[in-house]
Amino acid sequence: MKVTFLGGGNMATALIGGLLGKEARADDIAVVEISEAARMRLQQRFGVRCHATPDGEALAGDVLVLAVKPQQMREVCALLKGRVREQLIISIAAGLHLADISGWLGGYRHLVRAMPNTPALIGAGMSGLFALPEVPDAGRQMAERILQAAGSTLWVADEAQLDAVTAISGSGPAYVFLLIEAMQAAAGELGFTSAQARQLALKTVLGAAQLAAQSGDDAAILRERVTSKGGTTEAALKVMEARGVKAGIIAGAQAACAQSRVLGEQLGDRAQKPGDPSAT
Ligand SMILES: NC(=O)C1=CN([C@@H]2O[C@H](COP(=O)(O)OP(=O)(O)OC[C@H]3O[C@@H](n4cnc5c(N)ncnc54)[C@H](O)[C@@H]3O)[C@@H](O)[C@H]2O)C=CC1
Ligand SMILES: O=C(O)[C@@H]1CCC=N1
Repeated sequence: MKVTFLGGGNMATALIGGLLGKEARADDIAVVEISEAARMRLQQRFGVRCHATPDGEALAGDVLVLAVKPQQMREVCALLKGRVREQLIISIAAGLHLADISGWLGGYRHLVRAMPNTPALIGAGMSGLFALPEVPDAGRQMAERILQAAGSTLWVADEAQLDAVTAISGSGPAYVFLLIEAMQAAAGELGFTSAQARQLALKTVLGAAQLAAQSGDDAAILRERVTSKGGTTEAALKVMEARGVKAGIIAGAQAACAQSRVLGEQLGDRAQKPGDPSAT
């Protein structure tokens, strides 16, 4: 399977990392990337072919992955319009509706919207997927293979659910990195060196996530097992509750979901007034 990425930034890098050695070799992957520095980085890191513009060779792949920022998508679709025939196109952009992307591509309908996350780089990603009804089974399977090379997948029946996937697993690694940052900072305050703080925080997060994944019990039960009456964890959780840590995470995820919807509305054609000269 030949895969071309349009945009070779953070998320494309993570997906390429997942694909290599599983579904694809370096010469099966091409990247169209306007930044020379990014092209150099990708060539050196993965040995993939990089193009400055979407020339015919770059677009010859079986699958095109649109991996530019949502604000850059309309421009990239204009470059592809009329030049894609049978390929599967996967957009990984937050918020953007397939109806808009299809319109920008001149009515092209072999479209899948995916929401991956950066742990894809090590094959530990989590992706939500949605396909337009016109996508044949073979296309869905190709999308599944690409995202499964990067980790786990979840197909949703309604495209709008991808805004919620974005809020949980798309942005979610940042919430976990924030937790790691905070635990390292706390360890530093308690007298550990940064190397010790990193080991204590990372191994704890990793171990707790593995235990939660392998145990049949809910996270709440696992949390209770750590929390002895009158003990240290109870003291910590009381302070965290008073500071609204859990409520803050829930409200944050809701804000991420709302922002995904805002991006889709603001950048999509539905937001444009009739007669807007930038409308296509
Ligand atoms: N970073 C993340 O954790 C996730 C990002 N996404 C989505 O992935 C997409 C990309 O995000 P990032 O990789 O974080 O952004 P990024 O800014 O790191 O990468 C975008 C790349 O596209 C390039 N680019 C811009 N215009 C171009 C054009 N006309 N032709 C070719 N290349 C062009 C830029 O030079 C840049 O390297 C976004 O739509 C985002 O919503 C989805 C899931 C997670
Ligand atoms: O922050 C963003 O908009 C992108 C989408 C999910 C993760 N990063």
